[in-house]
Amino acid sequence: MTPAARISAAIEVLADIDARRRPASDALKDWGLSHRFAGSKDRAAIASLVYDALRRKASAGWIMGDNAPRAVVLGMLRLQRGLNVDAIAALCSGERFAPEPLSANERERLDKADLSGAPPHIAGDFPDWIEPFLQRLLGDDLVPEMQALATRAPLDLRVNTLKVSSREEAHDALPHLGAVETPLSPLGLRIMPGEDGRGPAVQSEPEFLKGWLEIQDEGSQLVALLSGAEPGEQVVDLCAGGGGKTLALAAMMENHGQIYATDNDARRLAPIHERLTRAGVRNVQVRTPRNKADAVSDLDGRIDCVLVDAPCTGVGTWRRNPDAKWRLRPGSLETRRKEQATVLDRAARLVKPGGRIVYITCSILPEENDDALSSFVERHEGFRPVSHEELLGKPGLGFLKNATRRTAYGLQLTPQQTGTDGFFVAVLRKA
Ligand SMILES: C[S@@+](CC[C@H](N)C(=O)[O-])C[C@H]1O[C@@H](n2cnc3c(N)ncnc32)[C@H](O)[C@@H]1O
Repeated sequence: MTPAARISAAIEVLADIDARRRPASDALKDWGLSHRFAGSKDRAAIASLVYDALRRKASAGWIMGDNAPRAVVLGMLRLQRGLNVDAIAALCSGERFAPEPLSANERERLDKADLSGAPPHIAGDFPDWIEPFLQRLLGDDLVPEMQALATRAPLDLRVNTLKVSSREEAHDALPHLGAVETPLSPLGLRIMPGEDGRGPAVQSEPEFLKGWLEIQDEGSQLVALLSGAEPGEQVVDLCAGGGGKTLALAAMMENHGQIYATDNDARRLAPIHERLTRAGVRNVQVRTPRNKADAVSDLDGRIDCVLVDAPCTGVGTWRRNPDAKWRLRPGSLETRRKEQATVLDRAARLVKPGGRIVYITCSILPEENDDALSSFVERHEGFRPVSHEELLGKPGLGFLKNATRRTAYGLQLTPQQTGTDGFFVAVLRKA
């Protein structure tokens, strides 16, 4: 397919997403099935155009004075891809499979690409109802932070120290990937996406198949490190899902001690088995829930560290999942808050005296972070937040003190400040 034909296809997919209010991944899959002539490179390029358009949906619509899919794609080519009006006009030739030629109004608007006077939710590309929540955390940084959350995320890898002795060794074994060391996580390697938004097929690399590497955002690596998990501890990963944090903690514990990994959704937990094997993890017991029975009831009062990687709105991952921001509704925030209270209350019973809960979200909304914890400590008097100094006092993590935002209960990572997904972490110790 020509670049112009791919743009026409992206416009078609966005129209389908709008008309049928469906997830972008479903619309892209259907498009691929009904256009079998399109090869894998075409489909990846179209997906990248669609996701870039979703990243900049509000600002692209604003500069074009129109929120229709064509206008959003044209505006995105200008704002996100940096094409000038002549380059966009050359793509919109009106020839076979290419979009219709630009109108005089479109040319003029693309030429100006004027975002001055745009309100924060337009300049920062997020739903307007969420502004007061974001404002509470971000204040004057609201627009730059949200603009950073509207960019493409890099592909981050965590080097698995159970399989490879150092980050350098993994880096040197894969020179063709063009990876660089992540600036904050001592275990991270970073690959920037190509022009078309695609990255290399890391999962096919022999080193990946041997378990040397895991795909994990640098922010996720850092919050795992901030848990302070140590060899010999008894740990419960209460919301283990596919096991991203479980694997990171197992490596920190050097396979010594015990991690019990569970989740209330057995389907989400299923991939963990294969991942544990590949990563050479030997200290994890997977507790799959059966018939709604509590899978860790025998562990109450015995645990040093309960990891609560809580269900959340995922606002912090909008760089990777821009579709989600336009689908988020106030009701889902309320639902997530109730789930957070439920998992925190369950965690409290597991912790032994002197033990701790490590609370993590991939959200930047205080309602899911500090607010969830202040209600929790009201309900559970014996728990107190660990100070920022203690949290950052872990060997090798002191440099984070200038990179992260301090909140009343913990630390907030954000794309502009830490160059990571938005993550929150706090540790609550039981007296
Ligand atoms: C953020 S995801 C976990 C991601 C995972 N820890 C990782 O690093 O790959 C949150 C998980 O919480 C689980 N969850 C939601 N409510 C729960 C509950 N009451 N008890 C246990 N798990 C729950 C969800 O099924 C989901 O897998």
